[in-house]
Amino acid sequence: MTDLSRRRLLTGAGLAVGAGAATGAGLVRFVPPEPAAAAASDELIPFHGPHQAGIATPVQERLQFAAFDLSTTSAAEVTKLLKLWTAAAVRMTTGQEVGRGATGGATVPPDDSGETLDLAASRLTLTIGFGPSFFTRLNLPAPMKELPPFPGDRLDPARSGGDICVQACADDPQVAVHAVRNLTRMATGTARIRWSQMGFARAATSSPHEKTPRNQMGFKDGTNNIAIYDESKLNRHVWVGDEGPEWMYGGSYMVTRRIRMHLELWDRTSLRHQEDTIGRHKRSGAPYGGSHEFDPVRIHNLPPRSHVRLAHPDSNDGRRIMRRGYSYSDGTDSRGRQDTGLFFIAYQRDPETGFIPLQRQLSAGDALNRYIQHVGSGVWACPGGVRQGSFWGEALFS
Ligand SMILES: C=CC1=C(C)c2cc3[nH]c(cc4nc(cc5[nH]c(cc1n2)c(C)c5CCC(=O)O)C(CCC(=O)O)=C4C)c(C)c3C=C
Ligand SMILES: [Fe+2]
Repeated sequence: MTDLSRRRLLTGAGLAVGAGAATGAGLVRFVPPEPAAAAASDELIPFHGPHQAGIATPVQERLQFAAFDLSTTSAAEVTKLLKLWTAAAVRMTTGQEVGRGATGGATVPPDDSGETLDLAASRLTLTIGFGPSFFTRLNLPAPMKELPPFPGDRLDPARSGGDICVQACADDPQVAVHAVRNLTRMATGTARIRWSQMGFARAATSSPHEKTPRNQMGFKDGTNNIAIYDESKLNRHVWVGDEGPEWMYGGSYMVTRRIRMHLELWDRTSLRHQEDTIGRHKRSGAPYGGSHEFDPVRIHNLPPRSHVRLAHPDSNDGRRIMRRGYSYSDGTDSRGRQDTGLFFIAYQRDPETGFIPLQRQLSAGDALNRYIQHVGSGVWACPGGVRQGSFWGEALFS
């Protein structure tokens, strides 16, 4: 039973029970989902390949992100953990239970915590990255530096940095949370969570054919992004090439920023001011000077300090990053203000030519700065993809 995938459970016995459920007078009859709908939520995104899944693969609805600190300086122990994690990731991304499953033996704690037993894989992807402190701790040459400070940053160390990160994305939040929870359990004694972040309403699209979601300021976010099928832009701006190190070939550098929005202030500003701040129209998403969302951005039509003008490649020597962030909403603070914003995630070939110069320009002049504050930060080396039979980061240790 433990080897039965959740996919098979869903399309087999689970549905049969639902379909046969009789109803009494006055009760609404339970209608099982259409097979097509079940199949859609049952879609898998392959874990193995030349690049890690979760970067240039379709963007799911939900995020669970976690940063871990190692409690060891032993490369052998870390390798052991990465092997265990990879095996678990292969199972979870194909809708299977971890290890011997959620009901593997009555006298021991189950290997799998069990909360996804009747759920589909929901396009789960798991993406791993190593922070600069990972290399220091293990005495390995680091491929990148810490991010520099930027004007206006108010970074909370408890929401920043970490040795290893895991980005779990899925269409069902329970699937993403389950994945991180079970990886965390397996890490006991080798690594522990430093901070984590849940996200919803992806601020990115995979292709221009998808409807662009809106961020918490009400604007479509993710319009002008690198599309997952645009191989030439991916190779130029996202994937690490021969410049090395070798274990990063086909990998990418991830930058994460927890960006809080001062929504109470934003919500008191006029529509005109909001649109001037972004440089696009709120309802249509069209850039100033255009009438449709995907009309080209002509930077000279946009207010000089507008966010899109300053972030556009034409204002940045052609530089591009691939954005894959999510909204977050973590309740209210002690003064009753919303703790809401954007968990910004960007992938790039090199942070020194991607996020860093872009953020320098934005932090110096962006009209949006009045309404946002960067409160958490991380930079992560995400190794190339995992081959069948290999494990996350194997090339780094071999
Ligand atoms: C350093 C990079 C960026 C940060 C940090 C950032 C924060 C941030 N962005 C929005 C809202 C929008 N951003 C939009 C476009 C956009 N943003 C960046 C970079 C950063 N954003 C880029 C490279 C672009 C694309 C510019 C272009 O080429 O046209 C948009 C417009 C829609 C879109 O294209 O996605 C919005 C809206 C917020 C609210 C925010 C911090 C909270
Ligand atoms: Fe932006």
